[in-house]
Amino acid sequence: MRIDRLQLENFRNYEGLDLPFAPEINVFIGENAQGKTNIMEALYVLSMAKSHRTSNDRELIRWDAEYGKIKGDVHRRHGNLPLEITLSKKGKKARVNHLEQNRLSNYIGQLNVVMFAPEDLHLVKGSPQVRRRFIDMEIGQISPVYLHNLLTYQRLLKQRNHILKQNYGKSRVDDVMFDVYNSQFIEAAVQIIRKRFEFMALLQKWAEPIHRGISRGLEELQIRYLPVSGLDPEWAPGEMASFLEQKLSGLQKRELERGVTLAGPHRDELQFLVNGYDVQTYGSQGQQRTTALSLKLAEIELIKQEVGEAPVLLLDDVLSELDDYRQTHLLNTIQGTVQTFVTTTSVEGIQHETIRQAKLFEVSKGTVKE
Ligand SMILES: Nc1ncnc2c1ncn2[C@@H]1O[C@H](COP(=O)(O)OP(=O)(O)OP(=O)(O)O)[C@@H](O)[C@H]1O
Repeated sequence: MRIDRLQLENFRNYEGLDLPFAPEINVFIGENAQGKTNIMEALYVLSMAKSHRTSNDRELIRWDAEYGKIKGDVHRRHGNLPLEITLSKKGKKARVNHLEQNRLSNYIGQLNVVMFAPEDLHLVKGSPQVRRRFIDMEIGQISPVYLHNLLTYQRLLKQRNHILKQNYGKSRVDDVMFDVYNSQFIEAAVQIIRKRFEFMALLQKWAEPIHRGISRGLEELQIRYLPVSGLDPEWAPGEMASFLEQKLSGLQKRELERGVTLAGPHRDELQFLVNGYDVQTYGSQGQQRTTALSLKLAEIELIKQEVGEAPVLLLDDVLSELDDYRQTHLLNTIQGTVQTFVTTTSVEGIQHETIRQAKLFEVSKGTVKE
């Protein structure tokens, strides 16, 4: 798939913008704080209906404007697909083929993007929250059902926590609604955990040979998904549910002391092992970078496989962060097969022929010149 054209209205520092893109590589060059990342963010929002760097949609609307709009002409194998996101103080609207979608989970997945930004280099070393967000965003774009389950889970988690707080100081929860929420919570949790196991196994399948290639055959990458400890991926849904129920019942006293739910997918972890050692603890900076790069390249392959078309790749300020060897590996992999958007302050540090053949855009103070 590819994006042929992007139009922005009152998005971040763009009052108006209309850009035709090349089907292969598009490079945005400019000084700091001119609006390069804002374009990548607009492409990301067009795909995921939310930003990769803020959960507050209002920040996306140009200062002093009432609303902001992103329109994209997306080309998929079966034809053209106009997408549109409108952001306003009242909320956001998403349109596919000019038709408003009543659920965002129906919108997400029309355009698949893989974003690689400097913060992804912290995927290995950063907080568990960063890794959970990674899992959710990536599964979400290929599975609307997962997104739907995730929203249900988050709502039930809030309700469950609310009751725990109301019963603070007691030894058992004294509220009939708690049992209702609790069993729905467990059901949603099991669905999420099962999908995460399935996705991580696929990601591992793609990432392992890619990582071996980037490390010149020296490193073997393993990805481990760690849900509630003791839970076995081979169990049937019913077994997982009884296990979680027991676990939560054992934790209830502590949950009541703290007013929060202490087990479930909101506390899951991901672990990366290189040659059997935890990269987070023992990996060098280079190994952590290679791991992050392998994961991103694996995502491209996984989406190709699951969706049947290559996603669009967004490389925000990240090429110059990679050494020549990793740059070349990345650019060789995508060459001619994946439409790619790159931002950089200068093309000097980028060695590859692919970049030299790209369509170049100069970004300065919220204007873009081809
Ligand atoms: N809602 C908004 N309305 C108007 N301007 C905004 C808004 N949000 C951010 N900006 C402006 O956008 C600019 C930042 O743009 P962006 O993050 O795209 O920078 P960049 O070109 O990627 O720079 P860097 O190379 O430093 O990452 C800043 O000047 C900021 O003031």
